[in-house]
Parts: sequence; C-alpha cells; structure tokens
Amino acid sequence: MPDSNAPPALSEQQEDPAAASISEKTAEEKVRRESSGSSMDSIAVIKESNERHRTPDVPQSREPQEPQSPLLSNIYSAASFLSSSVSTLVQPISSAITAATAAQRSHQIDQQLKADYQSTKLHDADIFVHGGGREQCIKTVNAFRASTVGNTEEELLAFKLDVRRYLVSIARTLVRISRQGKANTNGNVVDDKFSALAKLLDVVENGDGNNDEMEEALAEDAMFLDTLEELWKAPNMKALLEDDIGHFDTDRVLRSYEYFCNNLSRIRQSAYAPNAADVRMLPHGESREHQRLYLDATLSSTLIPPSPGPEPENQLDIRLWLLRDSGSRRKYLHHIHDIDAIMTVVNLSFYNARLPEDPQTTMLREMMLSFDSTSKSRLFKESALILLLVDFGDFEGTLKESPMKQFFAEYDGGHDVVEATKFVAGKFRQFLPEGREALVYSMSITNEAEYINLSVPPIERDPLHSLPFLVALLTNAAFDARLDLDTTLNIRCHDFQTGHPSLGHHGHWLDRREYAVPVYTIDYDHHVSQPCPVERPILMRQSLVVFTQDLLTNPALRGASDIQHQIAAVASSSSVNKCTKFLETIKCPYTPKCYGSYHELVADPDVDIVYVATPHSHHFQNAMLALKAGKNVLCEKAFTVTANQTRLLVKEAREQGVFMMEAVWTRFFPLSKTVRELASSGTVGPVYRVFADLSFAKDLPGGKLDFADSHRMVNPNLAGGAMLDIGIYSLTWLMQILYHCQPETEKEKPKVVAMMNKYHTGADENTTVVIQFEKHGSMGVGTSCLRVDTDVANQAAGPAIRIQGPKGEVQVMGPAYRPLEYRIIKDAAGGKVESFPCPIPEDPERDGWGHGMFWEADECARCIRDGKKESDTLPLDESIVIMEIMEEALKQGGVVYPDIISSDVFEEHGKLNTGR
Ligand SMILES: NC(=O)C1=CN([C@@H]2O[C@H](COP(=O)(O)OP(=O)(O)OC[C@H]3O[C@@H](n4cnc5c(N)ncnc54)[C@H](OP(=O)(O)O)[C@@H]3O)[C@@H](O)[C@H]2O)C=CC1
Ligand SMILES: O=C1OC[C@@H](O)[C@H](O)[C@H]1O
Ligand SMILES: [Mg+2]
Repeated sequence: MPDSNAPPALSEQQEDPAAASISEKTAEEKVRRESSGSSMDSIAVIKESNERHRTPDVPQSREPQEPQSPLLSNIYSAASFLSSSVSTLVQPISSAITAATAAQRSHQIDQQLKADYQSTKLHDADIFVHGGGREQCIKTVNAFRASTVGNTEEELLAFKLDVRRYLVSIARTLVRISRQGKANTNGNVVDDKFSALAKLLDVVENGDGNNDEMEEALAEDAMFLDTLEELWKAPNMKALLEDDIGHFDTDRVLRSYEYFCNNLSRIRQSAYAPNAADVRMLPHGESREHQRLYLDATLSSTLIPPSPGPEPENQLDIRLWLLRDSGSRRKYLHHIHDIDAIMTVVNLSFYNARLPEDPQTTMLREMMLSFDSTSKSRLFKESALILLLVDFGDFEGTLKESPMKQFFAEYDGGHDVVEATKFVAGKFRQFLPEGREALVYSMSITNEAEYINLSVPPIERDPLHSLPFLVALLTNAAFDARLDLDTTLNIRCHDFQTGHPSLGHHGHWLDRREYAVPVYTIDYDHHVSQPCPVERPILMRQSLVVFTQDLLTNPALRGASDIQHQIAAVASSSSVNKCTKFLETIKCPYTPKCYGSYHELVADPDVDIVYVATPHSHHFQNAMLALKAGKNVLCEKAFTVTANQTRLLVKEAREQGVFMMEAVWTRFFPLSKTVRELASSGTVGPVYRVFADLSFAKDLPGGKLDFADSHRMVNPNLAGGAMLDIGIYSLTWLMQILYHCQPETEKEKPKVVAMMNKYHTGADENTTVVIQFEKHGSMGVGTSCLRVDTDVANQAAGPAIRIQGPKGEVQVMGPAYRPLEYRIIKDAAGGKVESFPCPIPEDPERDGWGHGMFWEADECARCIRDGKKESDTLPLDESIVIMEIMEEALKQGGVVYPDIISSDVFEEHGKLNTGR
C-alpha cells in the first residue's frame, strides 16, 4: 500500500476521473513493487530493462539534473504526462527508498545471484548478458526456459503483466478503428465509453515514453475492461480488424484478440494467474511454443533459477545470466566466474540517455564502463567478449534529433547510422586490453512493434528482425565462446519456403529436433553471408551412459565370475553437477565421487582405470593426462586424431608401466571371437576378401545431413567424420580378420587406397577404404557413409560384413559395431545358410539393460588383475597400424583437422583438458 504520506491529491489533480484511477494504481503498484522485497526482483529486472530514461538533448556538458533512482525516473515520466507537480509525487516514494534499503536490496540480490549461480551450474555454456535493451533477450530466454522446465511464479506474474499490457494494445487498435468512424457501436452508451476509453489511452500514449505500469493499471480498470469487451462485440469489429491488419498475420492477431476478449471475465479476477493457453496466446507465446520444437535449449535468467530436470540427450544446454545495466549492478558481474561468454548488449540510441542514478553521464558511457571492467577483469580473462549492438530503428531517429557529436566530440560521421554504429563499436573496442578481441554483432530487435511484426517480413528481406535470430545469436555466441571463433555469426537454416503459413520460415525449423537455425553473418550493413559451419558440439553422452550402465550389470549373466566392476568416480570438465545428474541417469545404486575437472579425477588414488569418453579431438590430451598421472586407460574410438598421437600415448603407457586399450568394444564380443576363429580355422578356406560396412541414413533434403554442423559426427574441430567415427568399425572387421589373424611372424601392414566425399563442414561423409595385404593375397573393403543405411530399417537387408574364402563365406548381421548374429554359408552345403544368433545378455535387475560394452570392460579388468599392460585381442601396436590406415585414408581424402587437435604436444592445462 502507498505510504501514508502519499499525496491524496494525485487523483484530485486529474481532470478525468478515469485517468486519476489509473495513476493512483500506478503509484500504488510502484510502492508495492519496491517494498515487496526479493520475491519481486525478477519482475523488477524485466521491467527495468524496458525503461528508457531519456533526456533527448542533454549532452554531458549540460547542467546535471536532480539525481534519481530508476524508480524515481519512472515516476518522473508518469508525472510529466499528467502535468502535475513532480515534487509532490516524488516525495513519498523517495522516502521509501532510503540508502539503507537500497543497499539491503542490493545485497539481497547479490546473495541471491550467487546462490542461483552456485546451485544451477549444470550447463554446457554460461553466457552473461548485461547492458541495455535486453527486454527481448529476457523474454526470449524465459520463453525457452519455460518451454522446457515450466514457468516460475515470478514468470507467471510477468506474464500476467504482459497479458494486461496486451489488453491495452488490443484496445488501442479497436479504438483506432472506431475512431475512423467505421465501427458500428450500437448506440450512445457504447460511444460514450469509447470516448472515455480513448481518453484513457491518450493519457497513457502521450506520456513520455513507454509506460508499462500505466498500461497495467489501465488494464485493471473495470470501465476499461467493460468497454473493451463491448467494443470487441461491436457487430462489424472483426471484419474491420481483418481489413485493418490484413497486410500481416491476420489469423494470428484475430485469434489472440478474440481469445483475450472472450476471457476477460476470468482475466479481470484479482486472483488471476495466466494459464498455459494464455501464455501461448500472447503474441510471443505462439512463437515460443513453436520454437520449443526446433530448439531444445534450456535457458534461464538471473534471479529466476531453473528447476532441475532431466537433461535430455542431444540437447543444447545454455544458461544466460541477464543483468540489468545500472551502475550499481556493475559489481554483480564480479560475483560470477567461469563464464563462457559475456555479452554486453548495447542499446545504441542510449548515447544521449541520462543514466538514472548519475545524470552527469549517459547510459552508453555506463555500458562502456561495464565493458571496460569486465574485459579487464581477471575473473573473465578466459571468457569470450561479445558486444551486441541493438536498436537501430531508434538510433537512426535519435541521431537526427540529437547529434552524436555533442556527446562524443571526436565523432564526425553525421547522421549516418552505419558510421555511428561503427564508431560506437570502435569506442567499446578501445577498452579492450592488449591482445583481447570482442565478437561484435549488431541487430535490431528492441521494441514491441518490431517484435509483433517478426513473423511478417520474409526472412530474405529482413533477416535481423526476428526473435529466433536473437536466440540463435545468443546460443551461437556461446558456441563461439567455447571454440574461440571469429567475429562471424554463422547459423544455419533449412529452406524457408516450406514454412508454417503464419510463422513464415520459422515453421520449417520447428520440425527439427536439433540445433538448427539460420545462417547469417550479421554485420553493420545487415548483409547476409554465405552459410558456414557452426562449430560447437551438442552433447551426446551415449557412449558414457551405455558403457557405465553396462558396468552396473551383473557379470554372472554373461558367465563372468572372476571380475566385478565398480564406478569409483565420474568427472566433467564443465561442472560437478553434471556428474551428479549423470549418476542419476544411469541409476547408480551407490555413490561414486564426482569431480568438476579431469585433473581431480586422475589424481584420485581410488581410481584404477580411466575411461576416456570425450570427443575424438580430446582423446590424446585426456588420455595423456591420465597416463601421466599413472592411471590405466581405456580410450574410446577413434584412439586419436593422428597416428603419431597414438604412438606417443603407447610410448607413455609403456614408460609408465600402465595398461592401455582402445575401446573398440566390438572386438570383445564373443561373436567376434567366434568369427575370428572361424576365419583362422579355414572354415571357408583362406580368407581372401572381407567387405565391411557401417553406414547411417542421415540424408536430408537439400544436401544436409541430419546432424547439426556442430555435432561431433561432422564437426572437424572435434575430429568428426565418417572415417574416424564409424569407418573405424568397418576397419575393425577388416583388421581383426585380415591382420589380427595373421601369424605373428607373418605380420604384414596393408597398403591403403581411399576415396572420400566430403560434407560441407570439411569432414568426410562417404568413405571407402581399400586395404591390400599383398603378400597374403588378401584385400579388405571398408565403407562408411552418413547418407545411406547398411541395413534399411533394420530389416536384415543384407549382412554388414562378408568374410569370403574359396569355400564359402561368413556373414555378420546387425550393425558392425554391435553384431547380433553370424551366418555360415558353405559351398559344400550348397549355399545353405546357417544362422547363429548371439543375443547380448540383459540384466533383469537393471531394467533389462545390456548393451555389450561390458565385454571390453571385462577385458580391461582381467588384464589389470593379471598385470598385463595391453590386450591380446587389441594390442597397442595394432591400434597404431589402424590409426596409420585412417590417417592415410584421411590424407588421401583431403580431410584436414585443425592444429589444436592434431598437435603432438601435451598441454596438461590446455583447453582440451580443462574444458575452457
Ligand atoms: N563405443 C561406442 O559405441 C560409442 C563410442 N562413442 C565415442 O565416445 C566418445 C564420446 O562420444 P559422445 O559421448 O557422443 O560425445 P559427447 O559429445 O557427448 O561428449 C562427451 C563429453 O566430452 C566432454 N567434452 C569435453 N570437451 C568437450 C567439447 N569441446 N565438446 C563436447 N564435449 C566435450 C563433455 O563432458 P564435460 O563437459 O562434462 O567434460 C561431454 O559430455 C567419442 O570418442 C565417440 O567416438 C560414442 C558413441 C558410441
Ligand atoms: O561408436 C559409435 O558407435 C555407435 C554409433 O551409434 C555412434 O555414432 C558411434 O560413435
Ligand atoms: Mg561439455
């Protein structure tokens, strides 16, 4: 409730009683918000970002105005349009914000922020967003988060305010149409109400700037709501509206107007809380709902902690930290570290806007100070710096009214918005310490009008006026941050023509359950660039999950009574909480240790063997880290990126006297063992030829593959590509028959010929390797392709592997990595097919789990138990030969991986070991 000193005269000062009732409510609302403590903080954050405290022509040199808090500044603008006395209105409110309460609130927010941060660091990338003009960022972020984890109470409250503001915007349109004299309003009573409503809207509209609070108060007003309802029911209203808005998204507007007008009796209840349909029907809501389907991102914002939920596979999980821009908030930046990227959102047109708490300076200069302090902070020396320049529409107008030169004497670009933008970017860059760069992006998406029209213009015409672009930008910025890319924003898009009718191009993306957004380079001139790959992986913990789940199965079910596996610890380079979640996912019945770094894990004396299950790019560094700590190592396939890296690991393992093995699990299947025996025992005669294939039909229309460019399968930065990821299995079959089965004294390394079709990322997508063992007269053909299936719809289209001798052939069915049956076909038996199913044992006490990775784990356990340093089934020298073949094939195919992942230099504390 208002302070008892509040001026009862406020409404008395109004000529119009309706206007008075709005302003009273507004003042009450302000006091209520300000005094209601931390539970309202999220609202405060959302609202303040929308407020512009502009003094149009106040260069810095001008006489400073009375200092005001942001809140006072709001009151100031509310009061000015009412032409009432500013001082009477300001007085009671200002007493509510004593220095002590401000400090207390500030402290509370501070604590809350820290707590939120610590309790929710579960994410792949943290982006810290601060600056001005972030209303859309916040809405976007909340929309995405809400779509995955539901809305918080604070958000519902924010939606409630959105609904109210939307009602006002509906009323505005209806009144505007009626004013044109076309609406049949059925008589004078309604007409009178019209006039009153029009007056109220004028009061709100003619105020200085965008006064949300006035609108919210208006939307609670009974007369307003009655009139709106009646107006909507005017017989020809819908037709007029349709006519009026015909040029854009009519269906959507009509639907949402109708929805809200028909629900007014519910919305006007004091206990009203928006339901899911309300949220969806809000203009942003509709696209939010659709966006959910195309970008499975979990985003959260400062002071609105996300509720913990399962982290699905293949999802991008980014957390945005949104901070408001006022000077007193600058310090919060320093409570957060380990931030992947800091995005300073610069509202360009704020170059002449007075900073509420320090009118001697401008908001733009304040943003520069924030940028200065973050870019130089030691806490953020590893974080990418992103400068997002927004608000071109207003900037263009403001430049004309209020010369930039008055604020920056050195500026001589006149009114040209491009020149001025470049100048501002340059000013920010001046703050960068030596050797640091910032990614500079610019885009325009700052006000409601632009936002509502987002779905209207075809993407070709104005790719930047689009909410999804902002999301894309933010997420991509995080990617870039992770991999230190350059200043180009590359996001990819599927063709837009097939889009949803009302959402235009957006519709098409929505079908994709992957990170797939449009490709544009956003530059100062808003030009659209050629597509380039996005270079950031999406998490997929398949190997880790299935492997560890296998460790938890009962060994007796596969006839193993001599070993028992124990998960001693799990580690993540990004956050310890991820480990906890991981253990929940695999339903670990006990509690292994959780580490937030690979270094801690390898230092743990209770850990016998480290399973390296990071992307290929990381294997050399991560395995070496473990070896140097004296640990035994099981390293996922492909062993490394280069053959020399494998040699170095082998050397290190031997020097350390520890066990090491490449985790090509297929070799350890009993089926594989049997097939090797069949081959070497001459069942089909000497094996002269082996065909092996592992391929996945990931073909999409338009030449794309069904992987985001950032996915480790196709991302060269993660050593992606068919050869290293799946070609290794084809090669495994060739090698375990044609090479492994050669007697030791006759070992012959093969000659290699390879052909590769490359994907647009530079990784190989369709690869054939022929290996020739000249002395043995044998040859192997290994294929791997990301566009066709080995076995269409798993319907036994044909064998994955054919091992051929003069007397017949042995075939292996099922995917080459996880074979489930073999067949023997002998000439002597007239080509009769004998089938031998080899099911993988499943553990009923572990939800029927059993993937087949336990056999390789058993091999490691037995070797370690027996003091063996390598496996006879997959000796280290053989892994080196395999790596040499793949390296040669990649060379012939023209695939080149970046230096950082091909390097032979071990960097204990490098990015590949620390995750940052
Ligand atoms: N044997 C098999 O059947 C299978 C084997 N694999 C192999 O397992 C390995 C991992 O594959 P997969 O689990 O799909 O890989 P992911 O992309 O899921 O990455 C696994 C983990 O690596 C860590 N990591 C460290 N740096 C990065 C980075 N820059 N980008 C992404 N992740 C990083 C992450 O953990 P954190 O951030 O917590 O440190 C991540 O969770 C690969 O070598 C792959 O070939 C994969 C699937 C099946
Ligand atoms: O190792 C693998 O085997 C199984 C495949 O699904 C996966 O893509 C590959 O990395
Ligand atoms: Mg990660």
